[in-house]
This record gives sequence, structure tokens and C-alpha cells, in this order.
Amino acid sequence: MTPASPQHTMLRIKDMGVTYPGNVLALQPTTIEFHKGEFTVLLGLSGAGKSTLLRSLNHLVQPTSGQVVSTEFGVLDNRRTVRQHRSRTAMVFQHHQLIERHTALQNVLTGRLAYHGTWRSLLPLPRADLELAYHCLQRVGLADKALARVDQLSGGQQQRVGIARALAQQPSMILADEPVASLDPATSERVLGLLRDICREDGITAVISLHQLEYARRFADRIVGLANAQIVFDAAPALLRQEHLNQIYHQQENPAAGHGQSPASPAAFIHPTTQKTATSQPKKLEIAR
Ligand SMILES: Nc1ncnc2c1ncn2[C@@H]1O[C@H](COP(=O)(O)OP(=O)(O)OP(=O)(O)O)[C@@H](O)[C@H]1O
Repeated sequence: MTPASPQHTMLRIKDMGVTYPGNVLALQPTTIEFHKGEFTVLLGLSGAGKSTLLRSLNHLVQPTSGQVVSTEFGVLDNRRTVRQHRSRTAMVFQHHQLIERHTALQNVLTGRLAYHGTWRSLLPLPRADLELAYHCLQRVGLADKALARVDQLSGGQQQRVGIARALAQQPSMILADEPVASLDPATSERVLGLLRDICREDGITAVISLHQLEYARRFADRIVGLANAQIVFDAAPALLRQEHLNQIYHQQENPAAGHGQSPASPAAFIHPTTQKTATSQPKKLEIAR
């Protein structure tokens, strides 16, 4: 696939910051764009702010400053645009969040609920929804498990049901928060490969948080590295060097420097498409811990 270009911006984050109650600064005011069809991996230590950034993209976490702007629906500053944006933004969770006693097909069908009003969703869903749900299960290789209860499926199969449910939503964007954290390495690779291939085929913009650097290198079109509540790297995987990893993982070149302080050198922001390098001086961090 041709790398996504800036002209195909899906979502713009403008000076968006998140401070949780208790004055916990989880995300410094951040400006970043996500492009159509791009598979972006968020990397960073635990507590760096990956989930906060990811979940604020559809206001599952409410930003405390700045804006999220959807190219399709506009600024997410009212319930209507948030609802419209969420209807086209599917989520994949670490622990699947499936209804265990229900079948795979029933779970995938819940991906259609965003398209129906509250009252309509109490009734059986239309046949077209059923066919779409089955097709989504076929795409993740689980057509033969459509009528199996999900608590009888393996962890990897359950996550594939989670992906099928996301696809049933016919999303333009998928947000996946550590989707392979509970899976063994072979299953993780299969699930991530499947997700990446489907997103490519359908031109879905994906933002995925991961802990595994090797998967980020292998599957991502773009890596966004976070440390201490701010972005310290944003570029294609091929441009990720040891110095950037030191920043993301807080490894100080000067061992006398304290662990967890802000990076000593400017962070690299290399546009994944143009591969031009610019530098941005990291702001001084004042993070309540
Ligand atoms: N609901 C909350 N209330 C208060 N503080 C929170 C809340 N959620 C997260 N935090 C704090 O915000 C910071 C960023 O957390 P976040 O979950 O975004 O990090 P992360 O990089 O996703 O970590 P992990 O990889 O462990 O999931 C952390 O200091 C965390 O303790």
C-alpha cells in the first residue's frame, strides 16, 4: 500500500492534554495527526501515557485541554459529533471484553449496535447485519466457530472475535489498547498480522498500543514513542535508532542522571511519509506521580 499522505488526515489532535483527578498529568498538551490507512503503534514504558492518548482519540478519556478534530465530523466538542465519531471508531481491548456466555456471532453482532437506536437494538437485528457479522468472522478465519460460545475459545480466537466485532462496526478507524498483551508470542504475531492486513485491505486507520518493540518494528507503518506523558519519537520504524529508544525507555547516556527525567537531547520527529527530520525541544516535565 502507498504510505498515507498528509492530505488524507483522519484525525487531528490539537494541543490535547489529559490531567486526571489528583493532578496526575498523563498527557502533556500534544499535537499530532493520524492519516488514512496508517498503522500506528504507540510504544512506551508502563505509565508513559499510551492508553490515555489512545482512549482520548474517541473521548473515552475526556481531554482536559485542547481538541480532537475528526475530518469527517468536525471538532469533538459536543455529544453529537462524539457519537458520530465513535460509531466509526472501533475498539479492540486487551481482555477482549466479549460476552462470554454468548456465541462468537452474537458478540460480533454487538458491533452493529452503534448503527441502531436504543429501542431498535432490543429487537433482533436485520438479516443484513447477521450476514455482515458472519462475513467478519470469515475474515478472521473463525466462520466454523460462529455458533461456539466464546468462553470455549482460546485467547487468540477470542481476540479474533474481538477484531471481527470491530470490523462489523465498519469503522474508518480502529483503536487497539494492548491487543496482544495476554497472548503467547506466536498467537500475538498472528493476531497483529491479521489486524494489520485487514486494516490495509480496508484502508482503516489503526492506532495500537504495544509493549513489544519487535512487533512495533515489524508491523507498524509509524511508531509514536511516548515517555513521561509526551511524544518523544514519531517516525517510520526504519528510522528508530538506539538514541530514540533511550528516550522512550528513559535510558540516560549519562548514568549519573536520574531515572525518569525528561530526555536530555531533542526528540526526533521525522515525518513517516516525507522522512524529513525536524527537531522539537522537549518541554520540561512536571508530572505529579
Ligand atoms: N483514571 C486514572 N486516574 C488517575 N490516574 C490515572 C488514570 N489512568 C491512568 N492514570 C495515570 O496516568 C498515567 C498514564 O497512564 P496510562 O494508562 O495512559 O499509561 P500507559 O502508557 O498506557 O501504561 P500501561 O502500559 O501500563 O498501560 C500513569 O501515571 C497512570 O497511573
